Amino acid sequence: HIQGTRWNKNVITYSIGRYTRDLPRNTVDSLVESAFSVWARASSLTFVRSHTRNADIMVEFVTKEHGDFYPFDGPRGTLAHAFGPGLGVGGDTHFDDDEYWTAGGTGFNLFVVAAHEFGHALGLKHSRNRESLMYPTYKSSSSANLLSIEDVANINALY
Ligand SMILES: COc1ccc(S(=O)(=O)[C@H](CC(=O)O)C(F)F)cc1
Ligand SMILES: [Zn+2]
Ligand SMILES: [Zn+2]
Repeated sequence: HIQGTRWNKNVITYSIGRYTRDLPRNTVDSLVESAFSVWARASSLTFVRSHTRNADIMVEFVTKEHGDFYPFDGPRGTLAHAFGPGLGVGGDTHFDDDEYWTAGGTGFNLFVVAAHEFGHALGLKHSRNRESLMYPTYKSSSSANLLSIEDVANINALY
């Protein structure tokens, strides 16, 4: 993905476009807000929701071919992807709506996946530490210990 290094501001806007039918909209709204607040609490960043399409980070649920060069692959496999910081598509975060998204229980935990993807949208790469949120593979880690010390160090090294 186009990897910018970092946003050149501390107040970053996001907007939610197409939703999933797996969860009520206000549940998606609050899980997305919580996933951003994970990074806000660990850094000097602030996230503000906008309702226009010219927000920094566009958050959408899409399937298969969806207008960028990274079509999704149906159930399982790739769960989501995010572009690194930058104008236009920069920061945009897409969730594969061929997955089953949950707030807990069976399916993929939207809060955990979103927190990981927003790490990429802020400019973070993967970590080799399996305790890290930015470890490359999904596990429905409890929200309590979501960010590792390494994640906090990395976001503060960048902003
Ligand atoms: C813990 O959060 C995630 C782990 C793994 C993924 S992923 O399996 O979709 C991954 C995409 C990514 O690392 O963002 C894969 F390369 F497609 C997404 C979120
Ligand atoms: Zn995409
Ligand atoms: Zn990742």
